[in-house]
Amino acid sequence: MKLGVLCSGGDSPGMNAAIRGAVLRGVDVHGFEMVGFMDGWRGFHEDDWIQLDRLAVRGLSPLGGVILGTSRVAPFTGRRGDEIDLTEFRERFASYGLDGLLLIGGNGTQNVAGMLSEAGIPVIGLPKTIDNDLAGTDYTFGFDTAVSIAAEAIDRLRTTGESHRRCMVLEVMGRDAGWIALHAGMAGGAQVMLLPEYPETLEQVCDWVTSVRDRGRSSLVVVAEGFRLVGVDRAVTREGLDGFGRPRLGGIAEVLAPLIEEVAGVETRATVLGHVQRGGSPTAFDRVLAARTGTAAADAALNGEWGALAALRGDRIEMVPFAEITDRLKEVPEERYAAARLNFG
Ligand SMILES: Nc1ncnc2c1ncn2[C@@H]1O[C@H](COP(=O)(O)OP(=O)(O)OP(=O)(O)O)[C@@H](O)[C@H]1O
Ligand SMILES: O=P(O)(O)OC[C@H]1O[C@](O)(CO)[C@@H](O)[C@@H]1O
Ligand SMILES: [Mg+2]
Repeated sequence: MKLGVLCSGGDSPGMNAAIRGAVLRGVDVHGFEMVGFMDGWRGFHEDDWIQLDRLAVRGLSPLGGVILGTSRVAPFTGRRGDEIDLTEFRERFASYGLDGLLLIGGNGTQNVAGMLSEAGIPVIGLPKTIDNDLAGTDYTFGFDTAVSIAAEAIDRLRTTGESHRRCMVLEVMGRDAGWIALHAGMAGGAQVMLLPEYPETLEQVCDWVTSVRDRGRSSLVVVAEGFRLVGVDRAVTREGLDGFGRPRLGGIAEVLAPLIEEVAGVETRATVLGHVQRGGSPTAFDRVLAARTGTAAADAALNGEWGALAALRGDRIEMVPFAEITDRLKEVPEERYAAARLNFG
């Protein structure tokens, strides 16, 4: 069996460990041939790939980023719902002599995996993303690392914030889901966590900040990049588009900070954590999750279990059909937000 591996979307700590897991099981145990396409679909389109064997994955487990590179280059022209012409795609797939593809990616990538699978191309998905917004799996690898980095940022902002009696606003990533903000906020004891799924009014946010000030403390507000105040219909974006042509999210902390300062009367500073939360070595949890995912994906290929995501369900990696996850975003459930909100302020 010959398998192609590629990564798509933003990078996520643990991608190297996943590739290593898949190769150690696929090549060393099952005797597959495996190749890795460079920079996602770019390498697939341009015949740019490397052989994946034991030597190629040596020492990869603790390494951040991903040796193959990743990108938001499209696999074919058109989006889900359009009439897609896969002639060129099929020709390429055949020219490499592939029996199947392992696609390492988030919700966008797994939507593509579902489309390919519906068209009869053998695909297995490996769920990565710091956003943790992929339906069908309990956690995606990279999320735990991002949360740890954001929680450390909160700890550090808190000491300088307390020294100056300031309100500190930390913006974290997550796109349209508030998982990083919620978990980092809980870990760091933030007084306010603002999530894309649950808009709040400026008055409410300022009430929380003043109640913290009134009991002699300084507020730590963690805000997800996709958060909107009540009545605002679009998240704050930066200039330029991402590789898929979408507006780049970011900047809400810089919008909120002066508003909080003005309305609550508390000196406020904004910090945007940015790509730091995607960089560096994965946590042990992410390394183990990624390695187990890679191993399960190689086993699934051996067993012909195509068209499915190697998902974490409880403590097991299970194959979940793409049809169950396509076009579904895993948002923070209302009860999780409501439980945290009870202690805001
Ligand atoms: N609905 C879609 N139709 C066709 N192609 C898509 C679709 N969604 C995503 N893609 C392709 O898959 C790529 C990866 O998707 P996306 O950029 O959303 O990242 P992701 O896999 O969700 O990972 P992450 O969110 O961690 O960055 C896109 O850049 C685009 O080329
Ligand atoms: O790498 P880029 O294009 O700046 O993308 C940033 C986006 O990617 C993610 O890190 C992962 O989807 C989001 O949290 C963020 O909005
Ligand atoms: Mg995504």
